[in-house]
Amino acid sequence: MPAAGKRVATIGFGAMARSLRASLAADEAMPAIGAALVPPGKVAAAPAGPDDVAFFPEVDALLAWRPELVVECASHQAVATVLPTVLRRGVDCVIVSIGALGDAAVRAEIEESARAGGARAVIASGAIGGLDVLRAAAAAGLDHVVYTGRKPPHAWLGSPAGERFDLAALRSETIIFEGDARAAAALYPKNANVTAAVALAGIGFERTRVTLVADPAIGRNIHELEAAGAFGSFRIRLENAPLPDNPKTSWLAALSIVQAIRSHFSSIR
Ligand SMILES: NC(=O)C1=CN([C@@H]2O[C@H](COP(=O)(O)OP(=O)(O)OC[C@H]3O[C@@H](n4cnc5c(N)ncnc54)[C@H](OP(=O)(O)O)[C@@H]3O)[C@@H](O)[C@H]2O)C=CC1
Ligand SMILES: O=C([O-])CC(=O)C(=O)O
Repeated sequence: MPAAGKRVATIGFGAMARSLRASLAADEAMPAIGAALVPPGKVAAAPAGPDDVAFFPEVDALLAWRPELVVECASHQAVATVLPTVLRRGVDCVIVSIGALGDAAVRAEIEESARAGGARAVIASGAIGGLDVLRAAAAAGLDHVVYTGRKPPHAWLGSPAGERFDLAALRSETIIFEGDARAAAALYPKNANVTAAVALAGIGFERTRVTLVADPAIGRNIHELEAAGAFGSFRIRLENAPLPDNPKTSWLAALSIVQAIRSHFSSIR
């Protein structure tokens, strides 16, 4: 039981953190989520939350709890403003709001903070797969990497697509974005973190082509990834069940954090 008893905290306690907590609680070899950083106004809501999780409104209070690993499952803003402090204090982190790293200044600050604190920031694979292939294949040169993300219209509510389209009225699949991964990750911070994961593993933010689609005919979040290069070519398609509490987020993204935690505390990776 390598990980049981370890002190793990989250930043954010939304749909993904709650799903993560449930998965960890179901496996006695894994640590529990013992603490969470939540927006200051939400600490008052803590009594309604699970009583085995300590809620803190400030990062210093969270760090005083002495986490061995901090899992960010909150927002791009949390990656930019909270994670540097955690890393500089020498605490390893798992990042799931990966799109924040599309901002070169944020990425540089995360790298510098990790170096300064002697800590490590690990990027979760999140809702996508095939990143191991991209990483290996990139060494021999990739000609193209193309990602297409499809979600039901209601999963795009609150995004720029909601301003351009009457999402509830869509009757056929509709392209809501075409461009590169840097723009996709910045414009769709709650829907397109996977494009950043793909860009970082493959040929970067500018060369990764992205199409995002609202599709009323589907009930799952479908991710398609295609790449070709000197290694050959590959194609992958995931049909992800969404979390019941947040249709934007795939359950697989939460499960990928379980895997990241297991790997973090394992002697063999
Ligand atoms: N890599 C991947 O494949 C994926 C990544 N994601 C990322 O994961 C994030 C979490 O997803 P999910 O749990 O479903 O989203 P939710 O919106 O359900 O939960 C996020 C929670 O984090 C809180 N939060 C935001 N910023 C901070 C902060 N600075 N400090 C403390 N709490 C904060 C939010 O509070 P409030 O509501 O008040 O803002 C909210 O309660 C998403 O925002 C997205 O960026 C999501 C899906 C896939
Ligand atoms: O969970 C998903 O299917 C993808 C997602 O929201 C993201 O990449 O931000």
